[in-house]
Formats: sequence, structure tokens, C-alpha cells
Amino acid sequence: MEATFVVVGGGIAGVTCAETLAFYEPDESIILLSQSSLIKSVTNLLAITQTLTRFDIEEKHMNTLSDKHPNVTVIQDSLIEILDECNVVKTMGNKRIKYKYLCLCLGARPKLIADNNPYVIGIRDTDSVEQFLAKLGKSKRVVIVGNGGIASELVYKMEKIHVDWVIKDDHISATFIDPGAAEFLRTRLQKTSDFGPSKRMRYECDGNVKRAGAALGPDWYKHLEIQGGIEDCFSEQVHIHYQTEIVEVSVNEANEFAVEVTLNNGGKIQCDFIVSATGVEPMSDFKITTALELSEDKGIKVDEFMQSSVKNIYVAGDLCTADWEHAKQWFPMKLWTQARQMGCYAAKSMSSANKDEVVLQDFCFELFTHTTKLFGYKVVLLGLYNGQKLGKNYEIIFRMTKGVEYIKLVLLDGRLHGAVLIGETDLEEMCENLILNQIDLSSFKEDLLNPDVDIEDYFD
Ligand SMILES: Cc1cc2nc3c(=O)[nH]c(=O)nc-3n(C[C@H](O)[C@H](O)[C@H](O)COP(=O)(O)OP(=O)(O)OC[C@H]3O[C@@H](n4cnc5c(N)ncnc54)[C@H](O)[C@@H]3O)c2cc1C
Ligand SMILES: NC(=O)C1=CN([C@@H]2O[C@H](COP(=O)(O)OP(=O)(O)OC[C@H]3O[C@@H](n4cnc5c(N)ncnc54)[C@H](OP(=O)(O)O)[C@@H]3O)[C@@H](O)[C@H]2O)C=CC1
Repeated sequence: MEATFVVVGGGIAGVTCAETLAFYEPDESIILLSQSSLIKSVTNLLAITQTLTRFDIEEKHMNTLSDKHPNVTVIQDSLIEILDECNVVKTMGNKRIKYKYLCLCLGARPKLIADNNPYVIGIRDTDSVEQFLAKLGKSKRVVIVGNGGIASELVYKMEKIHVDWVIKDDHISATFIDPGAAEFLRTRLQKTSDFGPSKRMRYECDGNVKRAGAALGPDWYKHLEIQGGIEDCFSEQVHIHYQTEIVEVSVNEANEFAVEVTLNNGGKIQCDFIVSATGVEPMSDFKITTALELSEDKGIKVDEFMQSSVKNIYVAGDLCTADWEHAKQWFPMKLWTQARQMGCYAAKSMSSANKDEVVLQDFCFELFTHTTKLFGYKVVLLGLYNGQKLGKNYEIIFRMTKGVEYIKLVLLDGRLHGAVLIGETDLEEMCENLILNQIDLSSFKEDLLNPDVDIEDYFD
């Protein structure tokens, strides 16, 4: 078999890459290799501002892609080896596919605090969510370790279970937000009225919707009933262990709670199982003739055109490490947002190489943007939202209305470099413009968040 373009990986990066190639190269052959017959595609893509987008993710049958694009063939198989000297990939199903350009979008897998332990699970895709839900339904106590996206979503959504949340930091959701925003969000975890001290507000699911389709979309948990085995909701609790790490996990199935966790402060927690929401590691376990340059976390290094160190091999999504000089207000983070952008841009680069044309770096790499939901609030992160790369003497302006909005602007030398917008602030566009055009705001920065002042007046 052969194709001009071969893309490996049926996730967001791979499917976006294949679809973009089909658009730019309608007369060239494209093969998408996917391990699963279900591929993840972007739906309801909405441009909120110049660089900020929101979209859903749907898992669809792989044939939907070839139905939509006649020059795309989707093959359900796994890559096992790349013979880059003769531009051939070998698959688990013993196929040899010749390519002119290859794009690897194999994603990443959960990086667990303990491997090969059935009581320590990670969450990555639909299968792992189902495994998690099955365990949870029979459980009364769970430990969640990690303080990022998955842990934040799970702790907020789980019901009828006692949660011990073990985090290394002095505040929650530290991969996304600062202590002030964390305090604003934490109130969503505790409600001291109807349910007594340190109980969580119960979140009713939508009617009798048990679970969404297979998609792990940005609201992957929204239509799931993530429920434990506690019958009376008065014993569900979230206990947050700040600045704490797990030093040992021991299992004794004869005990009421099979798992005992030992903490670095000497504390011990008994639980039914542990969710290790502790980041991901790139899926770079395939053979290749010419070694690819890898980063420390085993991501495949790519240049500003998403090209790897091996000729005609491109990489996008969680598998790659952005090894070019980053724009001032951009940095990589393993997100759908960036997987889609990288998949699209890798396709443009491959097509330009095929047509021997010049390609310019995509504007999306000028400014870090991410929109998501945390603890039921809309969260928009722009640029260096936590002062990343700004050293110590940046300035913060912020406005908060309890339970409504939390707005933090990060300025250096009078110029806006980042923003955290929690709630329906409607400030995305203003902040994006101020970051991109680097206007000196010194003379009116006090009015930036003054609700009685229309900041646009300063520019008319
Ligand atoms: C629970 C969870 C919730 C998340 N929520 C958000 C969110 O709200 N917002 C956000 O921006 N990001 C979120 N993320 C991160 C997001 O999932 C990833 O950044 C994104 O999916 C990466 O896309 P990808 O295509 O690079 O990798 P993946 O989506 O992992 O796709 C990789 C694909 O490659 C396939 N593959 C792997 N090895 C091979 C092989 N050898 N041969 C063939 N195929 C192979 C895999 O089966 C998979 O289909 C979340 C992640 C998790 C785990
Ligand atoms: N709503 C969203 O936008 C969501 C995004 N995601 C994305 O999916 C990917 C996977 O999510 P997730 O697994 O939550 O990864 P994240 O990178 O978001 O968070 C990992 C967390 O685990 C901590 N950690 C890492 N190793 C250990 C350890 N050995 N012991 C204790 N803590 C540890 C990290 O701390 P430290 O940083 O200090 O190492 C960090 O707090 C991420 O790229 C995330 O951004 C996932 C869910 C939702």
C-alpha cells in the first residue's frame, strides 16, 4: 500500500491533520492509521476571538472520515515500526505502507505514580473512564493524586464518595490557576449550609442521562454520573491534603479498604483505589531506523514547521515537544486546543513541502489561549496567565465578585501579558487585543477593571 500522506493516530491531532490535508490536497492520497475504529473529531468549532476557540469532541466511526473525504483511507491498525530510509511504516497487522510524508499523532498515556498496580488507575480515554466508573460504583473512599485538569474535574463532579485529594501545592488546580483563583473556586467544593460543614454541594445530573457518547470532550464528565457507593450523601466529603505527596501504596485485600496510602508527612489514608491524575507521557514506543530527537519527557522534538529530526516525518499533539523559540506569550501545554492547532498546522507544512511552497508559522502560536470549565465556572486563560516567563516583578490587577467572577490581569512595564478570566466576564477580546498589541496601559491601568469605565473609550 502507499499514499502521499500517512497520518498515524485517530485522536484530535491525527484526525485534524488528515482532514486539513484532505482540504489542501484533494487530489493526493491520504491514509489515516487508527488503533480504534472510533476516531475523535472536532465538532461545533466556535471562534470566540482571533485566537480563542471552543469546540466539542465527538467519537465517530472511522468510515465517517473517508465518507466525507474520498481521498482519505482510514485503516484500523497499529504502527509498530518506521523504516524511514525507505519511507515505509509497518503495522501490527503486517501491512507495509509507503509514504512521501508521515505525521505521527500517537498522543500520550497517563503517567502513574505506580505502574502495574490494579488499585492505581489513570484516565485517558473512553475505555479508562468506563474502568474507572466500574471501580467507583463499588467504592466508598478514593484518593485522587495530582492537581491539574483531570483531578480538578473529578473532585468537582464525584458524588456519593469520600475523596482524599492529595496535592503537592498550597492551593488547588495549580497547573491552571493561582491561589486567589483557587480560593474563589474552592467554595464550590464546600457548602456549609444544607449539608453541614465541609460537605459538597450535590450536582444533579441532567435528568436520567447516564452518560454521553464515547467522546471525552471538554465536558467529558458532564453527562456522566460519577458516583461512588455511599448511599447517604451526608458521608460524602472532599478532604484536601495540601503540600503533601504519596510515598508508599500498600495493598491488603483482607482489609475493609484494600489500599493504604502513606504520605510524606507520615499520615496514612485508607481507600478503595487511587486515581493518579499526575500528567501524561508521550506514546513514543515504536521502532524506527533513524533515532528521532526526543526531549526529556520522551516527546518527539519538532521545529516551527512541526518537522521532526528525521526527513519527511512530522509530529503533532501530545506526542510532540515544541522545540522552536516560542513567541513571548505562548508556551506548550498538552491540550485539545493545541493538539488541534498542531494537527492543522502540520498538515499545512506537509502540503507546502509537497508543493514546494513557503509556509509561515500559524498565528495560533503567537498567544497561549485555553478555555475550559473548572468547578462549573467558565475559565479562560490567555498568554502568561500565571506570570510564566515574567520573572518576579510583574504586576497583578484583579477584580472578584464572590460566586460570580474572578479576573486577574498580569502586567509588566505597563503592558498586558496574561489574563485569568473566570465566569462570564466578556473580557476575552479586550484582553487578547491588549496582549497582542502591547499598548502601554500605565496611564489608565487602574480603570482596566473598573466596571463603570468602558475601556474602549480610551482607544476611540
Ligand atoms: C480525562 C481527560 C480530560 C481532558 N480534558 C481536556 C480538556 O477539557 N481540554 C483540553 O484542551 N484537553 C483536555 N485533555 C487533554 C487532551 O485529551 C489531549 O491533549 C489531546 O487528546 C491530545 O490529542 P492527541 O491527538 O495528541 O492524542 P490522543 O487524543 O491521545 O490520540 C492519540 C491517538 O493515537 C492512537 N495511537 C497511539 N499509539 C498508536 C499506534 N502505535 N498506532 C496507531 N495509533 C496509535 C491512540 O489510540 C489515539 O487514538 C484531557 C485529557 C484527559 C485524559
Ligand atoms: N479542563 C482542562 O483543560 C483539562 C485538561 N487536561 C489536560 O490533560 C492532560 C492530562 O491531565 P492531568 O493528568 O490532570 O495532568 P496535568 O498536567 O494537568 O496535572 C498533573 C498534576 O499532577 C502533579 N504530579 C505529577 N507527578 C506527580 C506525582 N508523582 N505525585 C503527585 N503529583 C504529581 C503535577 O504537579 P506538577 O505540575 O508540580 O508536576 C500536576 O499538578 C494535561 O495536559 C491537562 O492539561 C485534563 C483534564 C481537563
